[in-house]
Amino acid sequence: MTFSSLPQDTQRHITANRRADALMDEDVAWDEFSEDRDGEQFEREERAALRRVAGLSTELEDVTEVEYRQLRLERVVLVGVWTSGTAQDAENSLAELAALAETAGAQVLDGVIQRRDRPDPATYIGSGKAKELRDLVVETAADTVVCDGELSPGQLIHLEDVVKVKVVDRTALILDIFAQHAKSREGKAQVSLAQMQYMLPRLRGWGQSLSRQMGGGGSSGGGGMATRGPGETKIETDRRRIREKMAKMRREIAQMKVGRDVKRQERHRNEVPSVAIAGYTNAGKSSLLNRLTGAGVLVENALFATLDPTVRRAETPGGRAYTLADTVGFVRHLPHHLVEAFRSTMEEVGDADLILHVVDGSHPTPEEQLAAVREVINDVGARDVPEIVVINKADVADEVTLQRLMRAERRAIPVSAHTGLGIDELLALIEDELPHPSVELEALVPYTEGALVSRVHEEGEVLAEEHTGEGTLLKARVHPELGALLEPFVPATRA
Ligand SMILES: Nc1nc2c(ncn2[C@@H]2O[C@H](COP(=O)(O)OP(=O)(O)OP(=O)(O)O)[C@@H](O)[C@H]2O)c(=O)[nH]1
Ligand SMILES: [Mg+2]
Repeated sequence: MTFSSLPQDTQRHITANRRADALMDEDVAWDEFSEDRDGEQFEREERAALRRVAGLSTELEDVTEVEYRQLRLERVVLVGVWTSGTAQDAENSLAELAALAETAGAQVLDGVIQRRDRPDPATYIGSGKAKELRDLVVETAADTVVCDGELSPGQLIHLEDVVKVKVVDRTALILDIFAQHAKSREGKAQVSLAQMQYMLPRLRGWGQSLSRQMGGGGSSGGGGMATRGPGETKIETDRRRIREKMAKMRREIAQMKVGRDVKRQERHRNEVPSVAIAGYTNAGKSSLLNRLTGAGVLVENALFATLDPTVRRAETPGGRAYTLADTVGFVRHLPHHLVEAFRSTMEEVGDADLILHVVDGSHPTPEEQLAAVREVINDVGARDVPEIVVINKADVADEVTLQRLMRAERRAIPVSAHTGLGIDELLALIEDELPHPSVELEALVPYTEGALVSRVHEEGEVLAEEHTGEGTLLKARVHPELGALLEPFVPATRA
């Protein structure tokens, strides 16, 4: 089928998609990496497919969830308010919003930016512009407007009154994506909690707009007085139920956290150093994890493909074991309660011995992404963790940008998770930066204790090794626990 033979709507959709794709470079050599598409890929597809099923699933537990789900986006028009920075900044921000909207499963039909000193307190873009936006909504047959910012409940209501379709903001969009992608029980619970927190003050606005839509054509404005009383009561009931549910959820999350802490402490006790991969969404964190460990983590040209922390074992070229954790991507203006909710992943970063801060070298503004991520890293108290800046996608990045980043960053390395460029150097750099075990010793380990020798290789650093008549002569750095096990084999008269 040729492009021009498509229905006009589809054409427009494709054009809009192309615009949105500009943000995320095309996955040109996808086939080469098709081995990366493991079971998880299908799972994701299945999850995506489920979203398309119309009607309400039986897993919905109460009316508040139903209301939230009815916000599912379909055909959207984007609107941004440009208050500072260059026109290019404003466009980048909207392109990112388009990518977010598509990640949430929406078709982006069009996008507009409004230049203002500050957002209009009543309607976000001002009432005149809101009317123009209404025309655009009618013309494109959009069913949702997505605003590039966090709107007050009042702004949402007022803007909805003018454009007469659902209005959602960036925060709601990100929450929606998180809800679709979270997989672990804890991740799901945290997203639900954040959604409810967001929903609570906005419940009334949403309730109103939904009942207006459900009231059928032409009846807007009618029935308001008559339904207000019972409506208020219902909202009060909903609010109470949401608060109760939130309290229950917080308790559950606290319990799950205990389990996770135990696991982490175990890793600490074994003194396996931990490396956390952090970075802006779509920078290539999961691709890097796959490249470094051969782990089959979902890689996708979509924002927030990863929402649950994945921890993998890895080894330095010298054979030392460490853990490598993939983390959720950061995004500018990450809703604050999501930063809170996602502390589980962030804690992984705060606790790490080393952060691999991945940045997309082919992005128009990698410096901004670095800054945005560092803000969050500081937020979770990981300021003092050593950091290696991994400038990814060097295969498609331009040389000038790479040079600029290399000059600006103290410890940076260009790599390509796709081609493997720079990966060996990165592995060596990781080995250098990992903390060294505290006990240095020499031991003569009898051949009957082969398992102990293996542990030294895996958990410590072997400085020298010699096979003698009596056993393996090792010079190594190990953690105290392993040091104690080796104690009997340390020749007493040495040194
Ligand atoms: N050209 C090029 N593309 C890459 C490279 N690394 C990753 N990509 C692409 O960038 C996109 C995002 O990769 P992911 O590994 O999913 O990124 P992520 O940082 O884990 O993203 P989220 O989990 O969504 O935050 C995918 O389309 C990858 O194929 C690279 O070195 N070169
Ligand atoms: Mg990922």
